[in-house]
Amino acid sequence: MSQSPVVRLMDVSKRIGGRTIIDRVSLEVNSGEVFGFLGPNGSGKTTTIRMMVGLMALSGGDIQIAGHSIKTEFPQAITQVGAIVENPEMYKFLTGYQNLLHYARMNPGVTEQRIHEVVKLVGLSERIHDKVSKYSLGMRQRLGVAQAVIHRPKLLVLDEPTNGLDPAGIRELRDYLRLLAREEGTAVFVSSHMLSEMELMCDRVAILQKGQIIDIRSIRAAVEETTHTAENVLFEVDHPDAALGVLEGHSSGRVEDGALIVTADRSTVASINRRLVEAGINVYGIRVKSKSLEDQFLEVTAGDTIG
Ligand SMILES: Nc1ncnc2c1ncn2[C@@H]1O[C@H](COP(=O)(O)OP(=O)(O)OP(=O)(O)O)[C@@H](O)[C@H]1O
Repeated sequence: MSQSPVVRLMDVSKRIGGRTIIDRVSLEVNSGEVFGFLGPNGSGKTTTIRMMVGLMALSGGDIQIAGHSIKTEFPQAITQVGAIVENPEMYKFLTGYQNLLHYARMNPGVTEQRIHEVVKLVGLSERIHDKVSKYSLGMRQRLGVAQAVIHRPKLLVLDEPTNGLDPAGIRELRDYLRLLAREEGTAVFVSSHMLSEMELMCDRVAILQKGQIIDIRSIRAAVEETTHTAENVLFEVDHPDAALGVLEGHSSGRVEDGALIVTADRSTVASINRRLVEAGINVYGIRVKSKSLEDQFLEVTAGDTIG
């Protein structure tokens, strides 16, 4: 089934003070897709996003949202966008529900039923009547996303949504963004400078470097396929060196950036986990590292700051 993309960037450029910050960026995101925008700090992610959500004018090219040009049909284009670019504004002394109710009143056509729907989607039902001041960062973000999608935009844009979240928070974010994409057909556009997070969250990623797209590729299918063959698997543990010792003679591994990386297939992952736990090592997370994409990202961004 062919469908037209929800958002289409066509040769988008931005020049500031004679300097080209964004250089002919083209990409498309489809309905129901979680799309990652990956690049080191300063590569131009925020600038691109600011143009997508109408906070900054384009120097060249065009952006279409649901078929409407952001340059010539701004109102039609922008009503199809929900976004969290800076920290979402919330009344901390009100409950999550009261915040959404207040926001809904400013959006004609948003019913109380819709509020309940978005609260459920972001998994905030149990805490929605608590004051926002009692919320964790992850919960505030859920509320921000609920607010951003309350008017059923076709496109949701989030700038570095994983910043400040712990691994559990990142997993939850991934789960509800995927749910939103699946249930409502929203096209979700997420920026990050962390490849490992993008791998878990997205269907496709674009890699940005110095204002140019270097590569766009599918990842989710690749990651899911590789869980059945030997892959690099990352174990988040409290004592990686001790964990490596525990596995000696059983599996080959290494310690990288404070995590244990083991080459293992799906069934061995379970037994490695058991072995670590039995040895008194705390395991906080296990995930497949997609080697080729990681290598490629490091290669193309070599010399840049990666976060
Ligand atoms: N208003 C501006 N005037 C001049 N230069 C700017 C302006 N906004 C951004 N830049 C420059 O454009 C480049 C891209 O910045 P941008 O914030 O888009 O990158 P980023 O990928 O989002 O990085 P980060 O993750 O650090 O925010 C940087 O070199 C930045 O210094």
